[in-house]
Amino acid sequence: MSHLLRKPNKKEIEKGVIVVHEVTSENSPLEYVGFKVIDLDPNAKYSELLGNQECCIVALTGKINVSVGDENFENLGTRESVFEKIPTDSVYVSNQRHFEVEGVTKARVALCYSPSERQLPTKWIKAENVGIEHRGILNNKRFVHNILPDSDPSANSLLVVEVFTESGNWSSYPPHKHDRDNLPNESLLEETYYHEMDPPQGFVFQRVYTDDRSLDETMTVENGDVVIVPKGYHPVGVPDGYTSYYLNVMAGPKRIWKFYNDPDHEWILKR
Ligand SMILES: O=C[C@H](O)[C@@H](O)[C@H](O)CC(=O)O
Repeated sequence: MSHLLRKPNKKEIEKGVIVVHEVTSENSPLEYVGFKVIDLDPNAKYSELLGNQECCIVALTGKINVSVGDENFENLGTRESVFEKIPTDSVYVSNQRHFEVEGVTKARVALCYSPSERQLPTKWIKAENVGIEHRGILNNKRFVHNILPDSDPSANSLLVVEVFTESGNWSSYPPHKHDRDNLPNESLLEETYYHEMDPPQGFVFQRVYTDDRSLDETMTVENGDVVIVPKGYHPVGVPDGYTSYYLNVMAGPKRIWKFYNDPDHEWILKR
């Protein structure tokens, strides 16, 4: 199995709190991006004191209460399944802050981390304020919920989006990369993908590769898997009959999303 592919690895860290994924700089090639998925039973609580990291708490499914210091945000979350295809609530938490997430219902929560030195205000990113963006034509159509895009100045380095790709379409396509700190042409952003499939027995193909093919991994990605993208192009293909969801976390030295298309495939955009 590719070293970039992570299958769910459930660990109950206390009653009703299950860590499904944990990607850190210690257990991955990533230096900027960290990522966790946790499942919470009703009334179960997960808490954390952030060091020099910021975190975007995404209510993937179910409802949660979030408290950050003396600020409380209750009944966050808008959907029982990501495939309701509606935006959800998130909370931005800055460095050196303590947060707690409590399950109101059974809930799945994504914790998206990146470096943060300048403490910023805690922010409830309300579902109704999440921008929706339709991209692509022909079999390259997908739509995006911009949870924490680079146009939102609320974070120091963190970028968070979720992407829906329908049956028989491709996304993160034509293949693009953002692995060089070379603005204005390209920015350096590491990335993680948290994937879900509908129906759940489905899979997608994701390739992660570099120009010199020193990295060239093609993965069969299943429901609940995480793919780590330290560098390189990273297209996703969705088989007929299935719908793909993925949550992207990106971060690097500059909080700008400027990607570079693979020249061999850029013609796709000119059809
Ligand atoms: O770099 C960002 C990720 O590849 C996805 O968020 C991608 O941009 C989604 C898409 O537009 O296909």
